[in-house]
Amino acid sequence: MEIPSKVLEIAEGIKTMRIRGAGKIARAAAEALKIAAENYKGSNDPEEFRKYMSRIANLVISTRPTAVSLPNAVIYVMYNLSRASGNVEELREAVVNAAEKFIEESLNAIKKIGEIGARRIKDNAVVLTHCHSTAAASVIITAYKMGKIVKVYSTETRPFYQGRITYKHLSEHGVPVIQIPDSAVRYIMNEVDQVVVGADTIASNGAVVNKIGTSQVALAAHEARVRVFVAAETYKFSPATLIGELVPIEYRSPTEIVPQEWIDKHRNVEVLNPAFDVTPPEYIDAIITEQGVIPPQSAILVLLERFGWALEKIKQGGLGKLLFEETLEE
Ligand SMILES: O=P(O)(O)OC[C@H]1O[C@H](OP(=O)(O)O)[C@H](O)[C@@H]1O
Repeated sequence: MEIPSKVLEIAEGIKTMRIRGAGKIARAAAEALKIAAENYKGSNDPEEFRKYMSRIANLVISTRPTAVSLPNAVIYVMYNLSRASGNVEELREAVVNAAEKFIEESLNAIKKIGEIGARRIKDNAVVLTHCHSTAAASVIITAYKMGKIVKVYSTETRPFYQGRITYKHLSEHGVPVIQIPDSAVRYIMNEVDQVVVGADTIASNGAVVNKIGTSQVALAAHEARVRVFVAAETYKFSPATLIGELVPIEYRSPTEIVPQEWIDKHRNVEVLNPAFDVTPPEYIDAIITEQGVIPPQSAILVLLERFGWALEKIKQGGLGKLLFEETLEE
């Protein structure tokens, strides 16, 4: 059955990073499932509808590998579908309701993280952030509105320059932002009071996977005894890491670093573009979630609370695989 063009557009948007940011891609994924359900034009056979939705789920999940928020959003919606019974209309409604609930809760979580995180920002703080994270920005903007923040250093975040989005986002809220190259982080750290970054995925041991360069920021902060806060919704915790699975690190096109002509001219030079890195829990002071502030070592508790229901399935070989196996043969 044909996949609605709007769904393909969203999938393409995530792949090409027109839609980016772990939270945003999760909401876009939920939206894609909702649109797919609304535009289902198959028969009245509920099984056909379930298969169709599984196909869409697999397509959406395959767009980017690292941010667990993406499969977590899809699993949330598909789990609700798997528990629903009835005719196609009822199943469609289950998908639409679950997708809408995920999106709403996700947006509320960002707001809540802002309120909780802002309490941890010192008075007259100079804050440094890396990449563009809506969760981290929520903390910074809320703290700024409380009169706590003096200025924010925002890294460029090469090669994709998400720092420019941060610059725009924070400036629009009146926050004084200073853009620095990634390589200036250690030099500037002497002036910084607190680091606030986002997360794409948090593992069960509390390690944080975030935009490439985050671990260097954390290392420089650690050396300068500057506290590092990670702002992350609980759907950024990875249930698969509970059974020892590693978080796949996305490698993007070298052309994000150098132009194709340069590559053609320097055939003997390899250009690597890893998009994420892993910051060990020892370099993180606290993770700010919508449920509260936790030490990274307590990531396991968040996982058990949020995904406890899925533990048995995860142990059997991965939740995603079990939910979407209908389409694995395709
Ligand atoms: O969900 P929010 O907090 O907005 O962003 C979380 C993280 O997602 C982004 O990944 P990318 O730019 O999509 O590769 C960045 O690594 C950012 O820190």
